[in-house]
Amino acid sequence: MDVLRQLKQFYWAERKFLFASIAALMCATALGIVYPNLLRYLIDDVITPRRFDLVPALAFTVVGVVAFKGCLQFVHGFFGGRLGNRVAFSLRNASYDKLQTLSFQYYDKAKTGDLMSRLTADLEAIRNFIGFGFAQILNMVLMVIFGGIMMMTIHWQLTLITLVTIPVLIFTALRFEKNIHPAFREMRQAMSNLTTAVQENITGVRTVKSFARESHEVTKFSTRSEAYQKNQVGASAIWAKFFPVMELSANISAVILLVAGGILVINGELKLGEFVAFFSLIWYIIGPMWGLGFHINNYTQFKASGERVLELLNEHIHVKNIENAVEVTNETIKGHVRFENVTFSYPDKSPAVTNINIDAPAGSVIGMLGATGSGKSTLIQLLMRAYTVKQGAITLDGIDIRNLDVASLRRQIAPVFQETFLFSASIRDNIAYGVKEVTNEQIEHAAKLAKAHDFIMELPLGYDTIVGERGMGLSGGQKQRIAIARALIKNPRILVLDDATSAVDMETEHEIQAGFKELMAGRTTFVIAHRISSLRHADEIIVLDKGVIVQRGKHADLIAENGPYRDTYNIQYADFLQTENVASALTTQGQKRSTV
Ligand SMILES: Nc1ncnc2c1ncn2[C@@H]1O[C@H](COP(=O)(O)OP(=O)(O)OP(=O)(O)O)[C@@H](O)[C@H]1O
Repeated sequence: MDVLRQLKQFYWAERKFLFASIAALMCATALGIVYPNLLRYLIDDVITPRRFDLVPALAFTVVGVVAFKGCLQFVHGFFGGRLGNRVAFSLRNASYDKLQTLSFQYYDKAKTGDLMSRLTADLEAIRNFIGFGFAQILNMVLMVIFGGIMMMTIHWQLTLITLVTIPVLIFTALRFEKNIHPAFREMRQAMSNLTTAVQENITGVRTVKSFARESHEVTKFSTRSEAYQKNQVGASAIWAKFFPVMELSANISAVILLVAGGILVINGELKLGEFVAFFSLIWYIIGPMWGLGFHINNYTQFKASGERVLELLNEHIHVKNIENAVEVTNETIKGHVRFENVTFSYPDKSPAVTNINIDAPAGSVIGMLGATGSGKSTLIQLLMRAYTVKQGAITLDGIDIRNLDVASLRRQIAPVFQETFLFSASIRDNIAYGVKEVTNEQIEHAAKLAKAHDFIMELPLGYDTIVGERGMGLSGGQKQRIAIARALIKNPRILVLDDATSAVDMETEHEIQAGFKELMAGRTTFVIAHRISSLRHADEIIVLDKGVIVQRGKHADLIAENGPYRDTYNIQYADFLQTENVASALTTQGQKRSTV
């Protein structure tokens, strides 16, 4: 019931369909009760007194009732279908909206396959129940009430005797629901584990094949598949026990009726027509009871699925706008970024960065160097409000970014990450992703700056070439250049290059950096790189080690002092330095010789 209550906002908006569908079903059910009465009339008032002149009128009445009932059933199906689909539609959209607002912290743990199954199979179960299951349960209750009243009017003592097995039926049905609900919950979870395995396998197919781990993957899949199968078998076993008990109880009712009713007819206390009508009416009660299992099944599936969808909808959003959040735009912001005593830990971990102070005036270039895991990307994530800083503060033009509208802040930052994600769309659309209105000239200009134009033009359809999921068919460097073009076109105040040129060769890196110079002009830029060549022109280089700033300054100052920066420089330029030393030694020797 709690699930129904929590989902109310979705189906209540469609209540006109709900009521129309229920009203039509109620009328159809009420009309159904007319059949046994017509049967009684046929036997007691037409056949027994041999008044066959009444048969045509009776036949027309039957046809009319059947036709009208058919129309009502159509109305029920029509509106029920609309209701279910509309509710599923708005739930699907609400879930998708929620997925967009959930913060990175949620996605750190979320499983794609599990989310997919919530948005598909679970929503389908909800659609089924809201559209039809709910009305069917109501119908069942109505049938029992209408049928019971009708039977009581015919012979109340016979009614009570006949319905003696009803408590057994109800008890069995309730026990069934108690057992089948956990089974369904497990089944949904097992299904989601299965989809997660398939999704991860397809996404990571290159890794799987490169490590020749196909058989391991097959085993992993079959373990999960077996778990799903076990759940299904378990549920079938519960069903298998339930049906015979229900059938037995239902048929005992019929037997009691045949015996008791038969005796009453023989004794002349019940007319034959009444007895026949009674026998039809009893199925009005037993039939729905029989279906109780099916309806409970439907309901429990709905409940299990509803819980999973609601869990997603109620998920806490870690990063959200405060009240009266300040909206920033390209025009209102200059791009002065400051990190003030920032310390941050990921959930349940020791601090990833500690006491960070960085002052990046508008238009400056800040370089970041450090071993993997030293906290460089974390600083950028914090700046983009992927996570909220709890200790210390980050300010943009003097405003704490926690007071800014998150989307407007992110619009001012264009990131190029080490890993490039391309959508399965044309290259043009991929480059234009971050902006709403953009011309072809702007797209090409950005591509030229990112040194992507030439290779794009070599592709069969140029800018209209569709790049598949994860940008299949393009090399790592090409993908990265498209990502750079995508960042450039955003015309951001702040540019983040997180190992942005790691996938291109030195020569292309040099060319792209020439493009960056134009791009960086007037923008605050954070460059994370492992190559000194990418950092040497920065206004300030920050060297991080285990989340702490261990060195800072300009390139010339940093290579002049002992420390990790000079060590990295020496390693990267070892060959160059060696050649330079040999060359200068040779020159000195030559000079010496000539003086001699
Ligand atoms: N989403 C996350 N959840 C939990 N811990 C994380 C997460 N991202 C990073 N960390 C941890 O935070 C620390 C800093 O990681 P970060 O990614 O900032 O390092 P980095 O310097 O950018 O490394 P790299 O050069 O390899 O990209 C590491 O110990 C890492 O394990």
